[in-house]
Amino acid sequence: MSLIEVNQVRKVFETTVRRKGRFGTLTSLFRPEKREVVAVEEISFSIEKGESVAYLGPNGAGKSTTIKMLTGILEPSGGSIHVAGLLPHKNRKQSSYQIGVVFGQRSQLLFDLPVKDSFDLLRYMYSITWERYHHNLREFSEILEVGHLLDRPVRTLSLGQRMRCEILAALLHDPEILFLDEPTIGLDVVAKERIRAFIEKINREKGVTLLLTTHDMNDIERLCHRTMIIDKGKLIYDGSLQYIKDNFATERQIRAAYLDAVSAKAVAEVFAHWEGIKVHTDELVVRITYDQTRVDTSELLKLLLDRANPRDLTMQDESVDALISRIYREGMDGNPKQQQRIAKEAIAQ
Ligand SMILES: Nc1ncnc2c1ncn2[C@@H]1O[C@H](COP(=O)(O)OP(=O)(O)OP(=O)(O)O)[C@@H](O)[C@H]1O
Repeated sequence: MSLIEVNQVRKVFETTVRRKGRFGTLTSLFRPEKREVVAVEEISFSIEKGESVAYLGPNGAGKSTTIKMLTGILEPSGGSIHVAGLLPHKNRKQSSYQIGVVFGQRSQLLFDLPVKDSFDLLRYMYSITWERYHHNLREFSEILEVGHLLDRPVRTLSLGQRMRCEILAALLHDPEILFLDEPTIGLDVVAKERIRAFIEKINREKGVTLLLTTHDMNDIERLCHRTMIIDKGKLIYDGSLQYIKDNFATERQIRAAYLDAVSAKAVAEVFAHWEGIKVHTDELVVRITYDQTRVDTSELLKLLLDRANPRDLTMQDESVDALISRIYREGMDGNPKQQQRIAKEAIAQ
């Protein structure tokens, strides 16, 4: 059995709809109208020990709901979940020993007390031996550089400092699995990088299995070898980010800079009416954006160089950010030519 096994899992929330108007409010009070929200719809996947997996999806796709079910906070409406051989919602206490959880937008630290007090409380809750506790605290606080923060009340910490303490708190009891829900949200570039480096280290050196949700593509590129995409409660992709890049990144941009505006204009005119090509000129710079599946790069370059010699020439493929946003908008059929291959790969992996 895999470390995490999710089989045909659904989660349906029942919400109450408020009717409009004065009478509506009264009627809602006595005869509430119920509506079902399907947050997760029959998803299945398994994760092996030591994997680091990104769980992506647009807002409201069902990521947090999935994590809450995996951690036992929510009970699935259907299907089955096994985490480290346990049913999380039925064996919440037992399974909490195997997992650590970091919610970027919520804290497990006691706000008015010194950081160390929350760690002491966790030691007690998880029955961590003093030896192990001191060892982990020393090791993690050194790498995360939080030693000087331990006596400070949590409410006085910056977001970056607090997140480092949150991650330490989640790992004190040596969990096998770490769930991270937006661990770098709101952090500056340096703080993000510090957290990424630490997460990468515990995955590589301690073999902690990672499942993380994020809207930051740098998190995934740096940390995850596997990407799952959920949309409207359904798993639409399970495979590598590289595969998506190789098969979906159809857009490419050539930026050519010229010594004079006349040359730039002349080059722009060549491509102005080409189908599948967008041209943008900014005085000395021409940006040509095109679909690689429809336009031959070498032909395009030949024409471009024939017209005028650029001072500088760069080529850039669609960024991962732009690519994933496109998949959120258009689904996995954004590139019809590849659609069948992608689906096959997603199923086979
Ligand atoms: N307790 C709840 N009661 C009713 N509906 C809920 C509840 N929790 C989540 N939902 C709904 O379930 C769907 C999935 O929500 P979820 O929070 O899992 O999305 P998400 O992918 O984590 O989004 P985000 O990126 O914005 O955090 C949404 O439509 C949300 O409104």
